[in-house]
Amino acid sequence: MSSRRRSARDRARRELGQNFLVDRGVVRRLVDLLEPAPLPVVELGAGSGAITRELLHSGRQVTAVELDPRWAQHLRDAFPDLSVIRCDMLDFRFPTAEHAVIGNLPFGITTSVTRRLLTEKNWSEAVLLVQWDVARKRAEGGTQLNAQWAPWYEFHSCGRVPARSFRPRPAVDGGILKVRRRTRPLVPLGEQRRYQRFVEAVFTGRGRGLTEIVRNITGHRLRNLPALPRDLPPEAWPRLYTETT
Ligand SMILES: C[S@@+](CC[C@H](N)C(=O)[O-])C[C@H]1O[C@@H](n2cnc3c(N)ncnc32)[C@H](O)[C@@H]1O
Repeated sequence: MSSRRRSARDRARRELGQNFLVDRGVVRRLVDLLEPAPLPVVELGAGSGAITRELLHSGRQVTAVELDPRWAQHLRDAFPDLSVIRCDMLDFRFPTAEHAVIGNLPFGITTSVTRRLLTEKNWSEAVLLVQWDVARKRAEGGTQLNAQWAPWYEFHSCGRVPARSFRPRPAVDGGILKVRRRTRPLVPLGEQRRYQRFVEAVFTGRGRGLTEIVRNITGHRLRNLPALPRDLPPEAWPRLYTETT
């Protein structure tokens, strides 16, 4: 390969977070985390097709989303029956029928992709390979984002993926994050905006600790609240909202 082509490829690798999975055990773990129900699957950032191949072997109907034209063409050539959409996953129009989502995400855009996914209505579960710190933080709760989405989603960390499982090797380990849509929302969908504004107001509100913030915002004096907003478990936020609004 000429040095010019090599440097274009290196630049794409960096800019598009192209850290490909080379550990088949991790690939199988990701696919096994999807429910066995044969829902169609959208794979975000299919790249060289390591996960795609396993998904197709398991008999699933797959739509592969890939921005890099070279890898999109590679996917079309390698899997003639695969539906390949070459576009930015942040602009992808998700199917209107129920589906699952999977992806070894480019680490640089995991937060934007997660935020985008959470606003989509038709997927029931998402298995995402992200930075280990992100997977851990999402699963532990304690952030405004977790609290704002807790009525509709559950977040689970499904283990760490060592940096040696990727080529090229990223600077940090990966982690598997599974997000499941709740079948019974803890707050009606019609109140989503109001609920999320309430959570934001509490996280950014004035006061010495959660009890005082809640009193300042709602007028309610609640006992037994933890010290700070970040200490309130995700599932307790809908209760706090219901009790005070
Ligand atoms: C971490 S790699 C994963 C590749 C493959 N799925 C695997 O596990 O080996 C991320 C993939 O997402 C693609 N990608 C990066 N940014 C993207 C974007 N905004 N939209 C769609 N695909 C993107 C990259 O080209 C790359 O193929």
